[in-house]
Amino acid sequence: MKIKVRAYAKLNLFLDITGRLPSGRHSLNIATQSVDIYDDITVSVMSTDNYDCRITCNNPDIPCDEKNIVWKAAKAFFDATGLAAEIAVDIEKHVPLMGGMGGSSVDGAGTLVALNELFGKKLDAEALCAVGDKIGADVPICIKGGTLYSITSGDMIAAECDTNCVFVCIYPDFTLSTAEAYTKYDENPTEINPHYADFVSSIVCGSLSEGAGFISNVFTEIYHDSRIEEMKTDLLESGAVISEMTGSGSVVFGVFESEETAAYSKKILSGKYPHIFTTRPVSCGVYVLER
Ligand SMILES: C[C@@](CO)(OP(=O)(O)O)[C@H](O)COP(=O)(O)OP(=O)(O)OC[C@H]1O[C@@H](n2ccc(N)nc2=O)[C@H](O)[C@@H]1O
Ligand SMILES: Nc1ncnc2c1ncn2[C@@H]1O[C@H](COP(=O)(O)OP(=O)(O)O)[C@@H](O)[C@H]1O
Repeated sequence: MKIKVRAYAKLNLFLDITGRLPSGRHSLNIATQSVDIYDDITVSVMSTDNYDCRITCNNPDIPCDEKNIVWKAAKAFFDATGLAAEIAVDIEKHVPLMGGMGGSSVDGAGTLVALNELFGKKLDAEALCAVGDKIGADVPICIKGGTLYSITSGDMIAAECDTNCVFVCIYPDFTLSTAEAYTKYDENPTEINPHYADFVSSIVCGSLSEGAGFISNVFTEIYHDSRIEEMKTDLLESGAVISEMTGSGSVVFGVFESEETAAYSKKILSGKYPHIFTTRPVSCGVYVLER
């Protein structure tokens, strides 16, 4: 048995911390958009005796042992279903690492969807997301995909909005840690951003471009990092409607109204930023390419 899935990266369009949950995680006002940067994940079942997971990846910087989120996702899937199998997983990686685009979460999401397909959809969508949540907060977001916003913490709702924009992303030559970002917030908490409801009502009744004016990220405020501010300014000066960092960084994106304005921005900024790319919204998180 073998399956190949494509798992899409995400951008955070709105990110604010509202408190602390009993689990220790922070409660968030969060909205995300899947975009057409992806990893392709091929899962092969070698036997159905004992659990084992062999991982290969085209990026040598990624650990291929128990530290890989694929290993954790597969273990969590088999624990939840009571099944066991020896599997081989190949990751064809394109999503930037430690960029705030779900660089590892996409592979966790892809592995869970792939295994669930291979084993006859043992888990329904909600149960699969619950397994994903155990291995990482962003995994359910990457499973569901599309345009999502939270109503209560951890509960993501799909917004059926018009995704009428193009993003230009700058992946700088430094990365930022998610755990450190939340620790920095704890050391210096910020006020709750009052515009989350405005953002959500703009996208739910309309389009991404209508919500663009409210796009924001609490970590930008927390970091006060001149390198982030410079990228945001460069994107604005090259024609972005708005610019912001995604997640805990370090990727910064600009929202553009057309392919032409995005291409122009990418062209004029590519001398300064070698890792710059355009990306577009997509309406799903993971889909089956081959089986
Ligand atoms: C900040 C966000 C925004 O989408 O994304 P990234 O920048 O990582 O992409 C997420 O909240 C990150 O999600 P994810 O990267 O899956 O987090 P996890 O692996 O579960 O946890 C990484 C670290 O962040 C902390 N964490 C995570 C989520 C949350 N709501 N509160 C937290 O305090 C965890 O306690 C852990 O120390
Ligand atoms: N399958 C995987 N792909 C990428 N990174 C992985 C994977 N499994 C574990 N990691 C580890 O996760 C970290 C990258 O996290 P990532 O999700 O890209 O960051 P962010 O949350 O900022 O998007 C790295 O330390 C990397 O070693």
